[in-house]
Amino acid sequence: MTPDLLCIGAVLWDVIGRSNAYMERGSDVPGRITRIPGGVALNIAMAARAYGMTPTLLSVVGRDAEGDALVAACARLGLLTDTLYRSDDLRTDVYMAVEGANGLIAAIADAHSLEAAGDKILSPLADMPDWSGPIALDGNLTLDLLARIATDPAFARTDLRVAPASPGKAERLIPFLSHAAATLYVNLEEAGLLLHAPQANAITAAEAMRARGLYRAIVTDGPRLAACAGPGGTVTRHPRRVMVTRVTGAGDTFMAAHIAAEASGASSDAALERACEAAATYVSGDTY
Ligand SMILES: Nc1ncnc2c1ncn2[C@@H]1O[C@H](COP(=O)(O)OP(=O)(O)O)[C@@H](O)[C@H]1O
Ligand SMILES: O=c1[nH]cc([C@@H]2O[C@H](COP(=O)(O)O)[C@@H](O)[C@H]2O)c(=O)[nH]1
Repeated sequence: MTPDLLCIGAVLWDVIGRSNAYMERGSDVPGRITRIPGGVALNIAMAARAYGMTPTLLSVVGRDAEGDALVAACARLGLLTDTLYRSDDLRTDVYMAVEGANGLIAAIADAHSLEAAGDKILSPLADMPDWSGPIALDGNLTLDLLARIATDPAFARTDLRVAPASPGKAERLIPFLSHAAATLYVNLEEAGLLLHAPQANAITAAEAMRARGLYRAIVTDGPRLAACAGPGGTVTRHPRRVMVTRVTGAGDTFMAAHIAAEASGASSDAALERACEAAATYVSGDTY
């Protein structure tokens, strides 16, 4: 199968412990522990697949049992995996989170293999020199590699879409702030971190990023107004009011739906609407 979207970044297992109890530091409570495919690049790929795209994954996965199981899970989900770098000596990355009745208590992302693999994960690009389609890039890569991508003319010829991996890694995307061809997807908190100034709302944040020279900035703000500032001006959308059952992954779902909408020819306005609608469905608990 031929891919229509390249997803570059973290492809790992999410190990999530969930309890219905109120939790605080030191809590030891009964609950459920699950293991599901995760990592921002894989989350975007899974959602994009659900919206009709054929994503291929560029990342590192170990040749350990966890890695074999992860690649098999990705293939079952309809994702292309032959562009993954399978490493003999790097173990498969993992993210671990604990969620109580009072929300996310804490999480640790161990993406050290991705960082150690460096630009080896990009080697499949050598076989696609004419790629000009969408690329979803996540901010789990090292600052050094992200900075190189941001100044690489080959990436500037693609439809590059970039998202931070977490607020803690948002500043790794500073090299993209003045990128003349990239679209950046951030939430309001991440916009503030990138701009080194708290932002009042999605419109001012998106326009401030565009004023730095960025081609297009898309800023979300949970249930509040989302904005897209691009060469044709700024469009905004109020997310539909929904009963929220989960928020983890809302931003990744939003981005995947937005890319899929534009790939099918939607206008800027219509793509923003489709992305908000998809994310609302997702946070209300329905799968994609
Ligand atoms: N409580 C909510 N009600 C409706 N839509 C929501 C809600 N939270 C998130 N969304 C949808 O998901 C999008 C991304 O959410 P946001 O929280 O800004 O991103 P992230 O998950 O990256 O922190 C929002 O623009 C909105 O469309
Ligand atoms: O430093 C990172 N944190 C978190 C993620 C991924 O992001 C998702 C959870 O993030 P959030 O709660 O922001 O949706 C998980 O799938 C996790 O694997 C990641 O790739 N890198």
